[in-house]
Amino acid sequence: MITQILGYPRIGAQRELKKACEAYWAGKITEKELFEVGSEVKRSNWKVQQEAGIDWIPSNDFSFYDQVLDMSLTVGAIPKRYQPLLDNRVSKTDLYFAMARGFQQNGHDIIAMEMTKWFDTNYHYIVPEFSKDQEFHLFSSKVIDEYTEALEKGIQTKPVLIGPVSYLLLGKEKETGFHRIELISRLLPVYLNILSVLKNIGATDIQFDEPFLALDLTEKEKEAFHYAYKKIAEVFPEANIIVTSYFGALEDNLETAIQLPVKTLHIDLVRAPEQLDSVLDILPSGKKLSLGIVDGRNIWKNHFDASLQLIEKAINVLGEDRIVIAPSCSLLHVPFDLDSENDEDTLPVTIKNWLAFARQKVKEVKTLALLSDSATKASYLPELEENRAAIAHRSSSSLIHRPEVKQRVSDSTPNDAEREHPYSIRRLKQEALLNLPLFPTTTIGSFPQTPEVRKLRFDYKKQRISETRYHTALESEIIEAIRWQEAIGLDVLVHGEFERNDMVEYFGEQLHGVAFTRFGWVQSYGSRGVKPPIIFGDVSRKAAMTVKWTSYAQSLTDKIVKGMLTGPVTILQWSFVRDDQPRKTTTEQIALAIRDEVADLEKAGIKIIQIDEPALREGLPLRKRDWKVYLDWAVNAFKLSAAVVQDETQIHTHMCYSEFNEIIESIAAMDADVITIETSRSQMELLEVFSEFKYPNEIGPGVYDIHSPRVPSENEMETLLHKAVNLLSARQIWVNPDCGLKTRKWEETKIALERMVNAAKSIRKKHKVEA
Ligand SMILES: Nc1nc2c(c(=O)[nH]1)N[C@@H](CNc1ccc(C(=O)N[C@@H](CCC(=O)N[C@@H](CCC(=O)N[C@@H](CCC(=O)O)C(=O)O)C(=O)O)C(=O)O)cc1)CN2
Ligand code: MET
Ligand SMILES: [Zn+2]
Repeated sequence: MITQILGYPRIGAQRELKKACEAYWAGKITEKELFEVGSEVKRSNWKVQQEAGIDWIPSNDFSFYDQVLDMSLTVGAIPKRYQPLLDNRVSKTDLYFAMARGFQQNGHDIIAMEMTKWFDTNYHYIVPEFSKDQEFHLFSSKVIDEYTEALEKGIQTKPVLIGPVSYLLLGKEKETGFHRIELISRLLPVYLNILSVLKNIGATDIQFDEPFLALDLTEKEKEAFHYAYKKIAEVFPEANIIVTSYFGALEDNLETAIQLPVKTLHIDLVRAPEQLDSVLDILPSGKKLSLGIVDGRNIWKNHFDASLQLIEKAINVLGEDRIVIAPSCSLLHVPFDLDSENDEDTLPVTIKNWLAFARQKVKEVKTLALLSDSATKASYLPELEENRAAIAHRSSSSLIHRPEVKQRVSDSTPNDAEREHPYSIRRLKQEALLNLPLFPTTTIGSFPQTPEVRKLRFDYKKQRISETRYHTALESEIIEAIRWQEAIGLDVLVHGEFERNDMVEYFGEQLHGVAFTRFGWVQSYGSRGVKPPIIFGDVSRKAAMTVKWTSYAQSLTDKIVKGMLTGPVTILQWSFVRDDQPRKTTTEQIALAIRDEVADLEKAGIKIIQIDEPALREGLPLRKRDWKVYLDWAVNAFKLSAAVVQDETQIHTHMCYSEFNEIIESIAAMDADVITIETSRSQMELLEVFSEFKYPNEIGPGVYDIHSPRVPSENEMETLLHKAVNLLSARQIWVNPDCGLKTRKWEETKIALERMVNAAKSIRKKHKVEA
């Protein structure tokens, strides 16, 4: 039985790639040294897969920043604003990083390409930009080089490319008058060119990722699929072209997918096991089917018996030769290696025994293949027994269940999710209590995470400094932050989140039913990573999580300090979630834990509480018809976490990285008194929908983009505020950045926020009359 891996994590077991990239950007290492680190990561990944006995091992799944950006360079889709860099002959590497991160050097000021979420994951890709007269040509030979690199190490690999249709659909039109899918006939020659080179140098298996096959497609897009793969088959008819779909079912695209003239089709049987029957019914003879059966999006051990049943069903119809065993998608979304976790205090052995990371998943794929093969099955029965024991142990473990939590969820009533009075009444009470000016200024929560602050946390975790010393040091950070916010005249202050490693992990560490890791890093974007908590059981709060720091900050000032929490949907979405109960139930449990924290903050005298939900939009199901069900429970979970407060307490929420147009009704239904949102990159375009919808509550449209070190002028921010005033009423508007400032430096932050406060002051003057 054949086995394959669709993609392997590339950050390195000890995040070597992050360290190397950041050192290269800081000018501390050369390009050659950077490439050496890359080569070592690739070599070690290939070796893991080769040693496990995987047949189709991927190449070109490695990337220094992002695989979609790699494709843009491959096909020469380089936006015109980078032309000066080409003219100045900067290296391809520097051009590549400039496209990802912007380029402010040697008199250039070129902004980065946009970044957005990769489907419903917490991975962000660089959005390709297309113009109407877009031309493509083979610009970077990375895919060819990586294939050769592996071959030189004695490993025959399967080059991976983002398929031509998905590549276009991932991008964005930068002018009107065309749809990007119309570019297919111009794009395709580059793909064909690559194929003929790969053919000449001996590649036989080539993977094209087409995740859009699991999304709603128009007729035109379906036609593009037929057109592209017909041409591809013509150029290289002998090749084993593998088209992959993942993150959902093919459904109405099933016909399109199975008719493509390619040798192998990959389907996701983790998200959509029910599609196996319909695929088996109509798969044309001679085609192989790759069964995505090991979860590439979660970290639970595979349930071998359940998988073997599906595999057997497929064998009965197709025979062993036409079946490929695989993970559901690339392993990019799971951490490297569970074997690195050997600290009982972080991840207890009991729970570790329920898990599989990338390296373990590779082995699972191979073991499943061996167990489904009549020739080898008998020798692998001990592995099957071991798996059965682990699965049984998890499902019967007392660690998972907390009856009082289940009881509380089932006892909660719709009324618990409603504030005492509607916004129109709350608003008056809040105005009287808070006494804020028109256009109040605030920030989104975090202040720069300096190397010193990170080291402080690190030293404390390693028990190199005492708790007292750690707390005193954090207190002095808070004092400084409060004094500085007062000095520049911000209206609503924050404590700065210095105690938090991450907005989700920090809460995960303090909840029952959640485990965490030491090295479980997953790439979020570029060199940035997260260590998603592992929600394994019923969730509840152990003790107050944020009250100490928030109250301390409040005790230092007469201004209002805003409490800062992460919302239930975001905690769910950015964690590895248990698969033994509906996500809705898990979210309700988290919501009740956050509700307790909200209640405690209010009790401690905190008058404004922000509950961040940046992942609400990302949690949307990929198919539109499933949206409503999700939005109903997601919005309800947020409300359940918030609605415990009295009318006078102002609830804020914050969202970023999202298009809100299609979910404006749900945003309104969250009924937060104030929402702060990312808008500056779209020049307030986003507010139009709030305006059309006549959104009644208050809004803080971000007036500057925190993702770039660039500091906007006071004028720019004031102009954006004028746009906002034209769309909304002045009394609704707050003034704030797009998102938290943790990735910025203090020097940028200070100037930017001073200018922001000044912009608010000048717009206040102009609106005095109206007020
Ligand atoms: N979970 C999550 N998802 C999110 C976001 C987010 O904030 N959180 N924001 C959006 C964008 N995504 C982002 C993801 C990560 C980071 C980020 O800054 N990540 C940091 C790590 C943050 C962290 O957990 N830091 C820890 C651990 C730091 C660390 O590396 N420690 C070293 C030692 C450091 C030392 O010696 O000083 C080690 O453990 O080896 C801490 O500060 O405490 C990074 O990759 O550099 C930013 C945005 C969307 N998704
Ligand atoms: N309160 C958080 C912060 O300021 C919100 C971030 S949203 C990704 O960092
Ligand atoms: Zn944000």
